[in-house]
Amino acid sequence: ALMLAQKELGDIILVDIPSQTNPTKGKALDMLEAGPVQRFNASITGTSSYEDIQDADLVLITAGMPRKPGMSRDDLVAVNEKIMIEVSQNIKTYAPESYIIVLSNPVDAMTFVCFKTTGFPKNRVIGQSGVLDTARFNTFVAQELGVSIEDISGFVLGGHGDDMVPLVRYSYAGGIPLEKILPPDRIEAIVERTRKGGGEIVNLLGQGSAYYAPAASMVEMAEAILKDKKRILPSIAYLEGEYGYSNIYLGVPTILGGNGIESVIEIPLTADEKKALDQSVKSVQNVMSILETAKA
Ligand SMILES: NC(=O)c1ccc[n+]([C@@H]2O[C@H](COP(=O)([O-])OP(=O)(O)OC[C@H]3O[C@@H](n4cnc5c(N)ncnc54)[C@H](O)[C@@H]3O)[C@@H](O)[C@H]2O)c1
Ligand SMILES: O=C(O)C[C@H](O)C(=O)O
Repeated sequence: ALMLAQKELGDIILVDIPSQTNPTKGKALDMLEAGPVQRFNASITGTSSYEDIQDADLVLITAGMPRKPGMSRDDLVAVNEKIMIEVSQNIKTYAPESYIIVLSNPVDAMTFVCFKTTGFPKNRVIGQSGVLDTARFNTFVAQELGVSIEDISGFVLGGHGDDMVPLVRYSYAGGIPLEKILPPDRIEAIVERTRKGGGEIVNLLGQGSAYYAPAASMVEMAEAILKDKKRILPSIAYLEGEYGYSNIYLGVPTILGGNGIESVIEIPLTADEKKALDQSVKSVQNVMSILETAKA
């Protein structure tokens, strides 16, 4: 929320479940009071009443349990599906024309739950994983090469799990294919670290999960939509035949603009890349098979 306000992307309403004290209102007020110092103009309010989101343009869903060290994101499916259904029903009631970006884990499955529960068109229900996973990949490549992150452009495809598919063949440093400037063993180490990047932070924190980089990733997607930027960004999108998959939400390159996901970009994959993507799809489908929403 603070990052959104700093960029003056709109007026912001934080919604959380009620509690005896008022931490949501407190956080909102604290952020608002940073405005005069940092010179941003944005209204920021906290509430536990969904009526207050009436006719919101964009809703970012971060409600739900984070994992603890030793857990997989998929272990959160049952508890977070219930939360996602409740949140989605309220969005459907109070902000029926909104665009939605889902963050809650396991995010591919939770985006599917939100899509089914709201009944919104697929271009308006979007999940976040690839911007974050790519940011992690880019961080590690820049560190390895000792160069600016500004010149690194990685590419991550697939589900937001440990078998996500960082596509080395489509990754560059200053326009130079990564494979030309890093030895295979260093690239493999970066791919592995990216796949486990969420878990690395969960273990370091001991409680809760990554925070700043996921927020920055949501804000980049929000900005693309609100300003109709037509960015090429990875999103979790509903697939209907693209890449050979259907009835699934999966991380793929998309064009994000004023109409949400305006299109899914299909790129050619080698047999090995497709095999890796198939594996990632299988993992997402395994989680989806547990969903009450998928059974209904
Ligand atoms: N997709 C990603 O890349 C990514 C990145 C980071 C975190 N996450 C996920 O986002 C979720 C939130 O993570 P966090 O670190 O902010 O957790 P957190 O515990 O700090 O915050 C979760 C919030 O959800 C609220 N909540 C619980 N039940 C609710 C309900 N029924 N309605 C509305 N709000 C409710 C809680 O009160 C709490 O404020 C987790 O599932 C986490 O795994 C995903
Ligand atoms: O790893 C997690 O549990 C949180 C999030 O999905 C992340 O990648 O940081």
